[in-house]
Amino acid sequence: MGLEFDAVLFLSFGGPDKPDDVRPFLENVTRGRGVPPERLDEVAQHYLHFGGVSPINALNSAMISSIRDELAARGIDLPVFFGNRNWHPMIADTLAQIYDAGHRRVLVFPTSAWGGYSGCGQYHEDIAGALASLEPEAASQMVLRKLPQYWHESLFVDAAGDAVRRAAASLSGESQPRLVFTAHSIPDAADRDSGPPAQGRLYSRQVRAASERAAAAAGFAEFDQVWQSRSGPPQVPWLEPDIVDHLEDLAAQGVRSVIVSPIGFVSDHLEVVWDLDNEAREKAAELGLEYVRADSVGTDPRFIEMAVDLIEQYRDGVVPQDVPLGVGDNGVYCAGGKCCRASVRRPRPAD
Ligand SMILES: CC1=C(CCC(=O)O)c2cc3nc(cc4[nH]c(cc5[nH]c(cc1n2)c(C)c5CCC(=O)O)c(CCC(=O)O)c4C)C(CCC(=O)O)=C3C
Ligand SMILES: [Fe+2]
Repeated sequence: MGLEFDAVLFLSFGGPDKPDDVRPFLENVTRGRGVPPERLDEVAQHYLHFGGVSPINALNSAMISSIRDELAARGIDLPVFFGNRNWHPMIADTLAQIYDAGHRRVLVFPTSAWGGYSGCGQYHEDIAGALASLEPEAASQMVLRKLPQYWHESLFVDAAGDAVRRAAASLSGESQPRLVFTAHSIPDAADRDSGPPAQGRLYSRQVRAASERAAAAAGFAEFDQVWQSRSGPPQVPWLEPDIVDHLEDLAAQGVRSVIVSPIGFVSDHLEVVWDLDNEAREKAAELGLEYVRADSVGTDPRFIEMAVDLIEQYRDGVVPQDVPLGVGDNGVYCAGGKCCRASVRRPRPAD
């Protein structure tokens, strides 16, 4: 077998910890991405509204501590390290620590369930970039294996479905609620190019499929799929409809009550608490809609169980013959290097 993994890297997006972090964080996120400065000013205000502190870091720390507990409960002796793409602890610094601690075989758990450039390809790039920051002699000793996309895992969709059920139970019951699932919008071209060549639209297909299963788990025969947090210049098409526009449509159709599930996100980070708990909630109030937001899956013990199942399954270095999407070593993109590359190319250290 040979390839026993000896450490775990929990890899996430990152977010600011204080007001002075907000601008440099946003610059890291959008470097080379063609996001207009007005959009950055607007998003900076969302962070400053919460004192310049994103909830994402505390949420990730809580998930990591639960993952450590679950590993210990299963008698699995693997240290869990924390690194991010866009803010401290930065993945390159964490990888240097991992190396110095003597680990050479690292399983990487990403906080995105999905394919697509932002949800998968870019995490591969983060790994490649961090390796390129080590001395070549050190880098050549490392194997960083990214774990698979997990949007279809039963523990994931059941956790999402259960959150919908809890949200539904909190409604007045005066009218039949409409169930709406939301995920991060991406440029339409990025969705078209996501997944193995000739398949395409992997991201939106995965999101819909997961929503369908979560809806069924919650006992709903129907749901609407919408998108949120669009950025980029207005003339560039992104996935639609937007959650806020959709609420207007629903009100116009005579709907009185809405359940919104942020299935696209693992935890209640800033895009959830701002776009859904502020913007969408306000719009709903203005329209006279009863509105409830379902929890994200990160607080559900089943999500932790799923993460640790994956770690346990991949720990001995054996990969299923049909390599699942999302799995790749040292930043090689999925599907033999063909999957989920950026539709707006930016230089990566490995090129
Ligand atoms: C698919 C997807 C996920 C889900 C998968 C995953 O979780 O990885 C995700 C997660 C997140 N997105 C986040 C924040 C931001 N995303 C931005 C920008 C963008 N996201 C995109 C896509 C996604 N994003 C895209 C196509 C852009 C345009 C720029 C580009 O093409 O790259 C911007 C820049 C400003 C703006 O344009 O809004 C910010 C601040 C946070 C952290 C929130 C916190 O701090 O709590 C998280 C978890
Ligand atoms: Fe984002």
